[in-house]
Amino acid sequence: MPHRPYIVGNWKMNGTRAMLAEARAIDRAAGRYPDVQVAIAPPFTLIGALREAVSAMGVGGQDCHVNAKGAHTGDVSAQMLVDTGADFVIVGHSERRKDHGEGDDLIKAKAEAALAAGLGIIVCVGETLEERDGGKAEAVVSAQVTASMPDADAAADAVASGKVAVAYEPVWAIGTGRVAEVADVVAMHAQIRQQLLALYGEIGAKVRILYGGSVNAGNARDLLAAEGVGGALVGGASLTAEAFLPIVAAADNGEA
Ligand SMILES: O=C(CO)COP(=O)(O)O
Repeated sequence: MPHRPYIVGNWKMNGTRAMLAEARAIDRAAGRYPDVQVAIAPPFTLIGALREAVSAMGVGGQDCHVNAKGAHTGDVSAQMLVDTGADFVIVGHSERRKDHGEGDDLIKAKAEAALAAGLGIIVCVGETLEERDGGKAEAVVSAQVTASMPDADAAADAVASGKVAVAYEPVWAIGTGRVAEVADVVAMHAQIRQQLLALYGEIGAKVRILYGGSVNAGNARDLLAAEGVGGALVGGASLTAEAFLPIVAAADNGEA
């Protein structure tokens, strides 16, 4: 793959200032892997502090509102993420789709709002176990990509400059220790790539497609070396430098 591999830690609702030491350790090591793009998406409360603490890696949000400001108690806008030092935002994570009832239309609006604010985006898609067992995984993910990726008009510049990523995260592989078969990941990434090319034209080749779901030091090498896998979105194994850095190292060797 021609892309620089992208390894992103999603800290979810984990982390207090005590975890800044882990972030610093990850950042120091990230500086030793210039061929790998490393980033962490901490909770909102830590974005500013992380930005101050690190230099080699990216810092992102885990969600944003579609509006720039206004009467939306508890929400955070893309402009606010930029203001506090974020470079990118994750939208459409399955935990937000489930816990907050977020649908594709809303996720697409968030993705477009984030791009308009100048952020990079990682748009998450993935099927449930029931959908996979029912033979519907490809159709479900295809529908999610079609409906939740930003329109070509809104996204062309960001796509061309490599600021748009998709994360394929099978819901049943998240936090379960159960990893998708490499062959299934390869097939789904190929399908997503075709859709991105149809949506954005040839610059669709610049969108990195990450795999997420129980990625760890033991399985990262195989996953990242797989055809079409442009990186990983890592949950549990991104919370310590000890667990996360072997994944970064695997990307360095994995030609992701
Ligand atoms: O949801 C994920 C990343 O966004 C994956 O989480 P785990 O790596 O903990 O399975």
